[in-house]
Amino acid sequence: NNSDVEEASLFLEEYNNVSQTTFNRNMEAAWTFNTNITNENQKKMVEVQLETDLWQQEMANRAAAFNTSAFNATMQRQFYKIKDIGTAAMTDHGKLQKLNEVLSDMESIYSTGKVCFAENDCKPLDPDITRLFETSRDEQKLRIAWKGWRDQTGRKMRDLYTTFHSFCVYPCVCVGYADTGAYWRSWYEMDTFDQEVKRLFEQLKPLYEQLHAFVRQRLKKQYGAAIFPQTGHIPAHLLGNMWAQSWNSLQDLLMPFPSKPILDVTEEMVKQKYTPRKIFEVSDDFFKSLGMIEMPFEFWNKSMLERPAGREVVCHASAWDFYNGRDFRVKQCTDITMDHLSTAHHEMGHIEYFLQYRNQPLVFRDGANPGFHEAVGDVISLSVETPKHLNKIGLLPNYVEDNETDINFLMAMALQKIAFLPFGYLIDQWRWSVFKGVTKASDYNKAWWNLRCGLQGVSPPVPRSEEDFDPGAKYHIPGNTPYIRYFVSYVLQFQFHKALCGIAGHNGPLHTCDIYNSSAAGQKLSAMLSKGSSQVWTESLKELTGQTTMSAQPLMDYFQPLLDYLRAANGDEVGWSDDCPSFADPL
Ligand SMILES: O=C(CCC(O)(O)[C@H](Cc1ccccc1)NC(=O)c1ccccc1)N[C@@H](Cc1c[nH]c2ccccc12)C(=O)O
Ligand SMILES: [Zn+2]
Repeated sequence: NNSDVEEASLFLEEYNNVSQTTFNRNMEAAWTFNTNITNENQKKMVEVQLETDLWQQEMANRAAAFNTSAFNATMQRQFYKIKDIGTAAMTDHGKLQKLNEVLSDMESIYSTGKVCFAENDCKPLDPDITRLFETSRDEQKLRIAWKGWRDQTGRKMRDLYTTFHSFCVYPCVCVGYADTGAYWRSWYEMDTFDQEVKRLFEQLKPLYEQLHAFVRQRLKKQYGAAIFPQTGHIPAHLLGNMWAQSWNSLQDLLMPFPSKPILDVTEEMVKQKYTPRKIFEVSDDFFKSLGMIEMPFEFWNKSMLERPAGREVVCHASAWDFYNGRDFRVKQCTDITMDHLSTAHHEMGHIEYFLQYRNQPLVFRDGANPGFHEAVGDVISLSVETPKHLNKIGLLPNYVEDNETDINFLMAMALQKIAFLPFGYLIDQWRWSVFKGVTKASDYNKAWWNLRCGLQGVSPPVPRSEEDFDPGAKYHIPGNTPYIRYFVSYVLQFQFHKALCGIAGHNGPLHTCDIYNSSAAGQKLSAMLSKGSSQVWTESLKELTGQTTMSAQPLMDYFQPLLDYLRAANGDEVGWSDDCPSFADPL
């Protein structure tokens, strides 16, 4: 086979040119479906996806003809990535078409799902049901919505997921990997990755248990102990979020010092007549203050920043690279809430990464690892959400810095970040076991609730059975989007924040740091982001933080003052038993 460097360079040049138009076309077809769900747009997207997969197969085969052993590291890495195409490697085109159809069917069911409270009173997740979970304290209404959403989504896609599942187990269609989970974990380029995340989760569990105990005790006061199981679990519909994944909308119930100003600025945003566009301009302004790249004209022109009237769309937020170096978009059904301000920063972080690595060869236009891509926007939010910064941008007018507000702030951040950790960890524990063939279709829901009860300490508010498919009620399962990346991001973002705060010259506790206007921090972050996936992520981490491994220490240091407060407040009422209450065994 061919070891000619000259010819290899020509091949890479051709790949780089043709892939930009091929991937651009694929993204346009996906965008058309995502922003207007119709059968015609779905069919067109599946068709273009198949053509793209087959083109990738052809390029992978041509790349395989080269003997890269004498090539330099960068060329070797490019050839590796051109050949590593996952499910696109399926040679059975009929099966490949079927796979893409099943995935788009599940995405449609999820995105058009509505909860019906009465015959002609059906509401979509965004914004109606999301607002209900954020604002209602009526546990009956929450229970109906919790069950209704799962009846309208997960329950309806169980057979589709079973079909999808058949493509993911051994012999995996992702050439070279035991199963789809093994392929997904390979993106972290370390064969101890699953032990690494398990170690980090165990290290962080005590923080979560303390927060869980504090919240449980407060919710018992709010709703009465009678609806809480003896096992110590918290009924999942009471935590202010459809999936109990972040609890920050419960702030008003949970502030240690309620006399101080509330740190959820949703009300102030509404009062100041914030618009979706204004929300994204706040985020763009922060990146500009760091001397980073501002949103190009096309971003403002082509993004979908709010839910359009009169058609079905995929409302779950996402950021889009159209692979031509200038067309980058966000799709978000933006509501005027603090949570959406945070989500907008998250999506903008993806766009900033696209902008920083847009001159890389196409195969390197990716995060150093998937967790890096999820962390960029959240790092900015760690500065934006400080009371000091919210006061600076006029969203927290009557703010006075004192240590009661400090603890209130740390509680608000813990309800967003600490609460998330078991959820961010457990989704792919479930999925990896499904892809390995350990969890069979007949046990999907039992395995899901074992993890939800065991790791997250939450229980279903109504009995569950194998007629249900509760994993399908969370976007990333029908969307087939890996999830461990968010757990990795929640650890990395505090490592990044600590490093950037040091570069910005911050003194004092980490949780009061705001890197706004620090061009030094912006330069350091830009330099790392511009590398894309051209080098192994440990190198990128080292360039930014000096460390070469993920470490939970910065996160734990950040929350240390709150942990002391929680330990004092909780006493020994901490934890829950492993058995799942009210799980109805198959009838
Ligand atoms: O799912 C998301 C945001 C969606 C996304 O930006 O991560 C999106 C997911 C997605 C991936 C693939 C296809 C469709 C949607 N990811 C991207 O848009 C994306 C784009 C390029 C590279 C990597 C990711 N957030 C998570 C949790 C979360 C993490 N950080 C947050 C900050 C604020 C609010 C929520 C979160 C969730 O809602 O459960
Ligand atoms: Zn993301």
